[in-house]
Amino acid sequence: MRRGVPSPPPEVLRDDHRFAAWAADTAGRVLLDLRDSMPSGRELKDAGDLASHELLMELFARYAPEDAVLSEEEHRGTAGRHDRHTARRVWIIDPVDGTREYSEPPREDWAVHVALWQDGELAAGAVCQPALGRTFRTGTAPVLPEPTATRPRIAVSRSRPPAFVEGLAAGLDADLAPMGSAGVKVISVVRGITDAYVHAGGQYEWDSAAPVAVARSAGLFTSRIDGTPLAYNQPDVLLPDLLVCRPELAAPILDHLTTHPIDNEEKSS
Ligand SMILES: Nc1ncnc2c1ncn2[C@@H]1O[C@H](COP(=O)(O)O)[C@@H](OP(=O)(O)O)[C@H]1O
Ligand SMILES: [Mg+2]
Repeated sequence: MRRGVPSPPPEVLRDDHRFAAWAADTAGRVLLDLRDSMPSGRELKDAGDLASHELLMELFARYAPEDAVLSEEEHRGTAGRHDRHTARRVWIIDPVDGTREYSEPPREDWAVHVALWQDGELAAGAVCQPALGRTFRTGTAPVLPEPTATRPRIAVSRSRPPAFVEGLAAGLDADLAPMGSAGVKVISVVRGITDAYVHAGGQYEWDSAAPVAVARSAGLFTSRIDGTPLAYNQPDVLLPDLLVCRPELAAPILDHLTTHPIDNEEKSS
């Protein structure tokens, strides 16, 4: 264990929700320190991904040694200690979500995701937004604010919004709110900054697992864009589209998406 990595208090170790938040916070602090110590750009992006991944892997090896881990970074190379296909408990982590925005200080729209999948379902999750100094987690569910905007606001990717969202916004008389990071977009719905997040065209389980766990605990609607359930720890970790929205918007959004079929070229612009 590297020097300076704190140990969690015993009560955190006994609570998956709190442990998810503690791990995400701990990685978030390392990412903030690194961002203060390096010039922005590609090197920072790579250094951040690696530092956060390695720290999280150390934390899980030490404090959750019986569990498997599925990480964006792990997935690319080295083998995990446990086989996630047979494990009862799998931590699904994204060490930096919104890596592009992380490497562009002082942007705040990047996050650390830590989710726990257990016996077929998301059981806990935390999304830390280090630059905002806030962590959203299951266990003490965030309270969804009352809607304030007269027109619905739909969070979309800042760098690669799916082409069909323009038509969706027109159909719903909604505004688009571009920002980085899948986690930040889901949490923008949780915080009442937006009312929905719609994505298609490509993404992986780690991009949405923790945010979806938090969104569900706050009472938001979550599904694929055809209305089918989101499933995690699947053999193929590609999970290319999702919808997270206030419950009252689920029917109008899904109606629009099913009556305006999206072809593959339209999914990403
Ligand atoms: N078409 C696509 N294919 C694969 N991953 C995608 C994608 N569009 C978005 N993502 C991933 O989803 C996350 C949020 O993207 P965005 O900020 O554009 O909304 C990013 O995760 P990472 O930053 O962890 O790589 C990004 O890589
Ligand atoms: Mg990601």
